[in-house]
Amino acid sequence: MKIFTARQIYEADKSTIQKEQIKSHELMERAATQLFEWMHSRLRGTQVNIKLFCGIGNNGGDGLVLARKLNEHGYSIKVYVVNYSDKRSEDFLLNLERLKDGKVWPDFINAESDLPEISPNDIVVDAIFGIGLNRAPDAWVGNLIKHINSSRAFTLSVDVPSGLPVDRGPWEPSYVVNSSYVLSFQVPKLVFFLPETGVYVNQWEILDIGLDQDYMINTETDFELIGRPEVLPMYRPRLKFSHKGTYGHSVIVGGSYGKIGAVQLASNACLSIGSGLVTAFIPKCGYDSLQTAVPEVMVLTGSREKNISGIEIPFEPSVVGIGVGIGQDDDTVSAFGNFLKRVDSPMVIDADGLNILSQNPEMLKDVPALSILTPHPRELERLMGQWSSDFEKLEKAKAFAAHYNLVLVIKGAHTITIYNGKGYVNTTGNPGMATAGSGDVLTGMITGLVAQGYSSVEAAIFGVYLHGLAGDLGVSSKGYEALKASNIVEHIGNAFSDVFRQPEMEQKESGQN
Ligand SMILES: NC(=O)C1=CN([C@@H]2O[C@H](COP(=O)(O)OP(=O)(O)OC[C@H]3O[C@@H](n4cnc5c(N)ncnc54)[C@H](OP(=O)(O)O)[C@@H]3O)[C@@H](O)[C@H]2O)[C@@H](O)CC1
Ligand SMILES: Nc1ncnc2c1ncn2[C@@H]1O[C@H](COP(=O)(O)OP(=O)(O)O)[C@@H](O)[C@H]1O
Ligand SMILES: [K+]
Repeated sequence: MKIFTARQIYEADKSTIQKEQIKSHELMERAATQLFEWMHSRLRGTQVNIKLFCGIGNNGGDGLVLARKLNEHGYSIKVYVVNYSDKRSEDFLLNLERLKDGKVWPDFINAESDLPEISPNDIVVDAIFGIGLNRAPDAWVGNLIKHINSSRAFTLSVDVPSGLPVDRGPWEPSYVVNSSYVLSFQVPKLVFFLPETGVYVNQWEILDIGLDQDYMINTETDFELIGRPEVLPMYRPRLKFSHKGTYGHSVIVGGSYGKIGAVQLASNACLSIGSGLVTAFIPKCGYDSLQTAVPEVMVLTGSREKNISGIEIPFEPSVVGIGVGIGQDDDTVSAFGNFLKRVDSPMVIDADGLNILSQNPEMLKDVPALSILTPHPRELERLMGQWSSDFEKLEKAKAFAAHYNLVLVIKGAHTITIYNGKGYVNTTGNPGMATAGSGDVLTGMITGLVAQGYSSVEAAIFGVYLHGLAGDLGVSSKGYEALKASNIVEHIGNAFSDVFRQPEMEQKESGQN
């Protein structure tokens, strides 16, 4: 699913109005009707106090239409107009009149002294600012937002949490509504998925308000949300007359004394995702344990006992995944550098492989084109320097990936794969995966997909999706705390099955942070 910028959403809005020959207030009515139906289908007439905080733009207009409909259906409502500017939108004004026609009289909040009481049992509808926010809210509006946040009432945000700009980080982090639930129109917003701004969104759901499909389909976006519909077409079915040679021979290079488990996890994951053959290249100390732990994996050892000091692979692998547990001894660093010079086909580079690149940036030019780098945030910072916001991080990552012609997998709660100027935002995974070795599993999975003929970018996107899904399935039996990286490997098969389960269920896009 495409992730549009605010400017693109306004264009989609305009294009819909032109094509359908409707008035903008009719589109507002359509959007707010969706909001109402969502609430009504859940509340079914329950007498709870609903306090609607409406700004003076179109986000506020949506709130006013919702208020009118809730009132018509007998709900107990109180409307507050947050009067932060005299530049009221036409559709806001129209709907203010319509609300008054229904004998609903809003209170106007003009300053801090007007803050109303909010009980934890109320429902707050947050329609103060939408995607039109373009500067920091005034202090008194910020304090109203803080007041809403401290009420502990269930807070339903219209389109976006108020105070959260959609194309940058907030000016003042405490002036953003902490939404219990965001009902977002038509498309998800990038800020829902970034570590600095995703924290304001507990759950989100997309409401389809019927914006112009032609515009949506034909407009290129910089970011895409990756769910089941996006990965299904990537799947390459296994063929009846295939054999293990069809699915590639992966080599996982890594490990050092005390860190052989990283290679075990990666090579096991590589096999489990379907690589025809898997060989691990490790120092001697890991030979017995690896052969015992995963008998299906072949093992080559270097000449040293405790670390890798030279990488010799006596055959042409389909793909190499390198770096897990490898360490940064001087000999290992030069073995890694020499190896990069000798390999032309894309590799998967992780962990200390990335740290070696950061310490020796001259090696970056030898990384084969279309290689996949899988840094967690600290490794990314070492590779490309610091950033001042998530948006700057993404821009830097795009430039870095383009400069070296690489695929960059920025790991996190919503892992983002960067390639060719675009970002692919993953939707699977959970905090149970914040555990030792889960990144090693991902390295093995992506390597195994490249071995089977997936392109680098598809292997990264699909691998990240399956990895998160395997983690989600693992958590359903283990719980967050007890989930271990090896449980993620155990669930790779189930993750494949899950991708093919009832694709029609994907109609509604929603998520939980
Ligand atoms: N997309 C769609 O298809 C549909 C969208 N709809 C809805 O429209 C919403 C967008 O509405 P919107 O453009 O009127 O902007 P909104 O967020 O209400 O802000 C209002 C105005 O406030 C101003 N302003 C900005 N920052 C400020 C600040 N810090 N302090 C004070 N003032 C500030 C700024 O005006 P300015 O003062 O800069 O001229 C801005 O224009 C969208 O989120 C959705 O809910 C649906 O109705 C129908 C279909
Ligand atoms: N809170 C989270 N939600 C979803 N996925 C997560 C979360 N925390 C970590 N992960 C995933 O777990 C993996 C951790 O990788 P990494 O930090 O390299 O671990 P390790 O070095 O221990 O193998 C990444 O794929 C990341 O996306
Ligand atoms: K809002």
